[in-house]
Amino acid sequence: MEDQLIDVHPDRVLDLILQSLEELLNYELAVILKLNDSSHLTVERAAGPLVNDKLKSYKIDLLKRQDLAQILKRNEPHLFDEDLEHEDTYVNIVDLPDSHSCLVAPLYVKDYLLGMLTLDNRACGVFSPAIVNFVGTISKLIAVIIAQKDSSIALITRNKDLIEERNFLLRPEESVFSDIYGNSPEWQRVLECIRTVAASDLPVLIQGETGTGKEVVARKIHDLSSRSGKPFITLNCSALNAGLAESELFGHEKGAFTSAVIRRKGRFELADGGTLFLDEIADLPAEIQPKILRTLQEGTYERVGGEKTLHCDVRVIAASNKDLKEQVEKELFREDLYYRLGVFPLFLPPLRDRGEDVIVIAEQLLNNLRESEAYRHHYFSSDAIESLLSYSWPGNVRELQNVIRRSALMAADGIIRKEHLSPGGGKLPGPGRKDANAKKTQKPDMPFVTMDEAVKQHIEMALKLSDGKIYGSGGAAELLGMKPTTLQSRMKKLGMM
Ligand SMILES: Nc1ncnc2c1ncn2[C@@H]1O[C@H](COP(=O)(O)OP(=O)(O)OP(=O)(O)O)[C@@H](O)[C@H]1O
Repeated sequence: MEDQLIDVHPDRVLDLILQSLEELLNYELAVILKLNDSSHLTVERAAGPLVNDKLKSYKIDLLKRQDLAQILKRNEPHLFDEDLEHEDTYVNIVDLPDSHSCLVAPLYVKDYLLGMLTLDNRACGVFSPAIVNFVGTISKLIAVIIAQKDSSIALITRNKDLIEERNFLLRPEESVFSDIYGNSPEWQRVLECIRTVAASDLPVLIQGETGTGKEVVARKIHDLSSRSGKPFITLNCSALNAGLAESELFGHEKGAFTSAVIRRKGRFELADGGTLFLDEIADLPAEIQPKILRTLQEGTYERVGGEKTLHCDVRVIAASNKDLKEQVEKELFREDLYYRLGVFPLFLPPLRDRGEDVIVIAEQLLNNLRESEAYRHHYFSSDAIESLLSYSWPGNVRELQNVIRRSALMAADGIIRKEHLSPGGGKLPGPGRKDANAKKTQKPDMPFVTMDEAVKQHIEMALKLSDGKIYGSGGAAELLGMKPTTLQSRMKKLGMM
């Protein structure tokens, strides 16, 4: 059916029209040319004894053929005067004598120029002025068929895209979400939102505590969207000053600043056609916020040190572990940008509110480790399960991942017990256990330290344990279950750097 529409139907009709014209008008060469952009004509169909192979790939540049461009502007057929010298349409392509019969008709549908019909005969006086009107009528018919062919090709392409999109969205559920674990109703709601928003092109604002899976969810939205074949580019907005943020986002021209020795593309340019994930958006320097707003609204930007306005087609997904609304109320974040980014807000629940998901995820993570021979028969003891359930998981899934990897390593006999869940033995690391008394108000018998002070002390402890190392295995970030960049920005805020 598709082949019939593209290859047979409209082209066949065009060929039939040219055949009938040959009988009526006695041409030796009839060519239908199509306007492909505003200035180039290419051969669509050709008929008659003078047709040759060179014609098939013949292209006319109207900027160089102003004589033809003028004729096409007039929207009426033009019969060349054989006695007047003119440049032939097919010069060096078809062997035609200097004086011959030549008729050109523009192909218009309403005010849109779609192409041109040419009729030639090596003899003079073959086309009488009387047939010019007739050719004018026929050329209207040819133009309509060309327009129909274009729209049926567009329709078929769109149809193919829709079928591919539908098949992609209807992939079996397990394969779509097989790498993000959790069965709780809270998590199922998140998956439902991912499915819904992936089908649109709306900006998404993902909020949730550190390690709840904001980046994984952003990637999933991209993978399930129609942009999945295009890049997914990330930028962590924390620990970036205004200058660096601008250059990272929009790129810079060579020489824009001292270290700009070459031109560099920014994240918006790299993400063109795809998705840009802006992590820790709350930390985006205030000076850059209006620039991002403009790019989101208009799809345009300039490289640092550049004057040319560039265009981009980028879906932005932003994430924050701070309450962005609260940042707006404190005037730390622009309200207009907040509304622009948060068209579709998505809140990720902390692990402690996801019930038995802790166990589902822990089992799944251990199952992944079982692929290696060393862990093939590892399992959790019942006191370990209890411990996992009662802990409050401030570092969420990332912290759980680290705990499982560490405890599997420590459980030499394959049984992961409660004491393996922390490197020091006994309790799980980090603040807070989730037990029945946790909510009871107790009067402190010592002066209470502020939250910032407690966090600072906790980071100091991690730095001590890791010999001051932040990045990599055994580093403070790993111990705390945070990304190193997040830890650094937190330390900066607490005046520790
Ligand atoms: N539901 C989940 N299933 C499996 N793995 C998960 C899930 N959620 C998070 N993870 C894993 O936990 C780790 C942390 O996830 P991610 O980086 O997406 O969190 P985040 O919320 O962006 O963290 P941050 O706020 O620190 O940037 C990653 O290794 C990720 O693969």
